[in-house]
Amino acid sequence: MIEVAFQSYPDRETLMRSLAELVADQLRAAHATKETATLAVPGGTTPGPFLSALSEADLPWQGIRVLPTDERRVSEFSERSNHRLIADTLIQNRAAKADLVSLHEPLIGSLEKRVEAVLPIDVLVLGMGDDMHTASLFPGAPELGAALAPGAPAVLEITPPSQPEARLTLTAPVLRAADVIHVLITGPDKLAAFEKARAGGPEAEAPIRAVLTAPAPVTVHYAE
Ligand SMILES: O=C1O[C@H](COP(=O)(O)O)[C@@H](O)[C@H](O)[C@H]1O
Repeated sequence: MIEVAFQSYPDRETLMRSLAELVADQLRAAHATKETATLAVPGGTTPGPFLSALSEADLPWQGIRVLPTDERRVSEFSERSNHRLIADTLIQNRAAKADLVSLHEPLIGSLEKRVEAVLPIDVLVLGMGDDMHTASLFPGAPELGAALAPGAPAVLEITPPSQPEARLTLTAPVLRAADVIHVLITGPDKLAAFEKARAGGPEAEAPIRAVLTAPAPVTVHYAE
């Protein structure tokens, strides 16, 4: 059984607001020592209210780089683009001055350089699917083994058979090297998936395990 901190909230609104306050405090501390900070955030259907709440935080946003944990190979204007979600929710209000790093880049070599330039991640927020994928580390993807390997490049293209389009994902070594890690989940299906992942089994079937076993402090934040 993997031991990680688990924080349960009475409702989703409290979860999103509390996590935004916590992440803002951690970014402030990281920026105070380095005059810059990198925040990585997920896309998908869950984090919108968290990202919107964080956009109001009083932070030196002009020194903060925001990196999507993963992206779909779609136009950055597509409703399926994580970049678009992050731009429409987080890169607003006070956070409009932050630098949003785009993963929309056809050439993987150029993308790798772009991502490496903002590493390591100071504060990492991840989502998780009911299938125990995190970022775009999907069970069943032919490239999963390469993305979980200790020597993986920072970012990889991945083609999960379960998904309609190819993905770009930060790889396990980059995620595991973050200074602090939060996993944001809502609803009983994701809670059951988290319990299954922490109970055991190979990372190939439960890629989130690669993050739950990271050396950094990991907290799972949950509301029904
Ligand atoms: O495909 C993705 O899935 C996960 C979880 O998304 P959700 O819609 O179940 O909240 C997300 O963390 C990831 O960034 C996204 O690309």
